[in-house]
Amino acid sequence: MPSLSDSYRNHPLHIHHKHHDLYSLQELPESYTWTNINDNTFTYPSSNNISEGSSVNVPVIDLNDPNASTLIGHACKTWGVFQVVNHGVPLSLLDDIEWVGLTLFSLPSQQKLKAARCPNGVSGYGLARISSFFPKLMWSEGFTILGSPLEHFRQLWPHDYNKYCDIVLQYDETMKKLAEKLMWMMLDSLGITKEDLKWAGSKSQFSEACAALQLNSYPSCPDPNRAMGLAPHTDSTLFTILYQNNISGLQVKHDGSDDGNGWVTVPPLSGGLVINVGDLLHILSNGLYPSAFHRVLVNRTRQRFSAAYLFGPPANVEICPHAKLVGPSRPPLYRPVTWNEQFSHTINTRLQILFYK
Ligand SMILES: C=C1C[C@]23C[C@@]1(O)CC[C@H]2[C@@]12CCC[C@@](C)(C(=O)O1)[C@H]2[C@@H]3C(=O)O
Ligand SMILES: O=C(O)CCC(=O)C(=O)O
Ligand SMILES: [Fe+2]
Repeated sequence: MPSLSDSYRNHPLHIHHKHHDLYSLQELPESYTWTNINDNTFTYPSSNNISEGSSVNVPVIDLNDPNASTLIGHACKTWGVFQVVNHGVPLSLLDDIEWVGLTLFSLPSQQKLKAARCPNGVSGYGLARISSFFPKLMWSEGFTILGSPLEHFRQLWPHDYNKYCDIVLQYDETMKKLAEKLMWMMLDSLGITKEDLKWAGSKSQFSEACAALQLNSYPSCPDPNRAMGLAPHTDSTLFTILYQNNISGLQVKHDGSDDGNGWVTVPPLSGGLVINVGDLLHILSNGLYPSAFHRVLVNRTRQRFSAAYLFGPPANVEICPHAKLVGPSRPPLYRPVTWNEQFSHTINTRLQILFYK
């Protein structure tokens, strides 16, 4: 059965550039300068974590609310993104994963490069996978974990890799449980039941589901108005569960935004987790739940950190508009696609899902 890793073997990422230590640069190199950033398609979050003053806010949903499923459905339909509180993930675990990430990214470059992702691999240290679709580099570094982080962590911390591995494994396990709960709430809000979704498995526990953990670091930047932390994109997932530290920077495109350019900041919420609808849920819902088009901006003084749990179906299962959401007045808008295919698509092709359907 082909896996996510097999897919990358077929779609290697070749980016030839000099590795820069972003933490020591005093000036923005040309290769990181996004020239048209100052037109009115961009705004910048303040470095002090204050909300951007938009009158439209990303919904915040209490998972203990008896109406949570309906509220989630509404948020998915109107935003494609929402935050959850009372999600049951211990705050200490969020602190722990942040500690792993910050410790990892603060290692010397040479050490980090020992765990570099290979061109046809998924796991390891390096640039975001989407980098190859953009002419300029992003002001961030990432570490992707698919399966066990053991081999890479052994390279990074030869003597005490175990304590870092344990935290990652516990984080994965906890996120998987939350993902399963959210998945059923989202499907419930679409009128889809456990019996309606074959690939979820006989116990409907998503035992075959795939997930990757992406740790992201956005160092403080000498010229934030001309840099891009993570370029606008959608996630290829069913959905993503994102922990962000208390530094703002994440923005989502939203029609109702009143800042003149369509971007709304997703403000860090103590103990909150951000849920982004991904392309596969967009397809499965036959366009009812749009995937969140998002980006990350950076700031001059503070390092930002995030951990994205990217949740999807088994990599080679075909996802198509669900039969219950298709009818004479609502034809299927998308052809069947596997997760493997979807994340191999170029950003422009992915955007067709959003804008050119
Ligand atoms: C499972 C995956 C989704 C992802 C590609 C990956 O293999 C692991 C990294 C993920 C990530 C995180 C940052 C943004 C993103 C677009 C990227 O470049 O790498 C996503 C990918 C995705 O959603 O397709
Ligand atoms: O850092 C963030 O807030 C967003 C990260 C992200 O979009 C991703 O990892 O896919
Ligand atoms: Fe993303």
